[in-house]
Amino acid sequence: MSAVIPAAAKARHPREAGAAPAVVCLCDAVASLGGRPVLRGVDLKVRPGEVVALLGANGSGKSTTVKSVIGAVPLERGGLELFGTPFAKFRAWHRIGYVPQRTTAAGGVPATVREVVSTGRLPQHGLFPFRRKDRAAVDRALAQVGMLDRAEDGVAGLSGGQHQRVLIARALVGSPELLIMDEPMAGVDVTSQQVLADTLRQEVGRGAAVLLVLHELGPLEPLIDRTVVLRDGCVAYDGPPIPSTGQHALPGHDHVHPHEDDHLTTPGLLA
Ligand SMILES: Nc1ncnc2c1ncn2[C@@H]1O[C@H](COP(=O)(O)OP(=O)(O)OP(=O)(O)O)[C@@H](O)[C@H]1O
Repeated sequence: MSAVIPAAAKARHPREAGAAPAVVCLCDAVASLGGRPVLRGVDLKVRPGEVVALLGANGSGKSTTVKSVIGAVPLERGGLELFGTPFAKFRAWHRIGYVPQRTTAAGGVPATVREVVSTGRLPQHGLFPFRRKDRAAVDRALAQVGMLDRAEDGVAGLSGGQHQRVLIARALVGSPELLIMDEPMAGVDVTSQQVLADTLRQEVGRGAAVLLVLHELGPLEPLIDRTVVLRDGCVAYDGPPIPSTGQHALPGHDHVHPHEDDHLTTPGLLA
């Protein structure tokens, strides 16, 4: 059983290109990790209000792509613009919320749920003391993910799904215009999946753009505008969501089979 989002929930369309600059414009991105090429010319665009799912087999470069978007992996070649600003000049990090891929190490942090979520307000208030509106934003984000009643608990005592909700609340607390989530559904139970799906629907409803790393579209499928499939550090597909893509992107499945061929960017990569 999994969370379900009614198709009617998505009563809006991504704004047309040209009305506003893309929130993410990654062009011909090349990056290496540990001396090995990982991204080999990735193009990725996310427009205002658009929900884009980044799919692909294990090791295809999905996490590296989103890390390059937030500047955590430097590009050796290619261009990156965020909200129309070249990366080197971009300072408006409060416009972006990022949920990293889950790690077990994060559970050992000796901090309360509220403290972790509060760090998401840092770009708003900097080194100044927390104001009432900052505290209200933290409460709102915690309520949104159903964790307000756990605010004073230590994160070390949370389950994996609860921990994920806290990381999502931290990303939401600044009301970002772009939400980037790396495998938010991984290892998450049905209840937390439903919370995540509902939360995402609310964020999309208020106009946020979303870039999701996923292994399958699953319950988020009704929200997705476009899928980009990576294979070996290259874009193998960029186009409308393909219902069966999720199965093909599962771990161990090292190739994809889009069933429409009019959006292929590199047809030779597809079996
Ligand atoms: N810190 C690192 N040092 C060296 N190589 C790395 C590092 N991080 C990732 N890689 C390698 O880069 C490649 C792409 O990794 P990445 O995590 O981007 O893939 P992914 O598509 O997100 O995979 P998954 O679905 O398993 O999360 C893999 O071959 C991986 O082994």
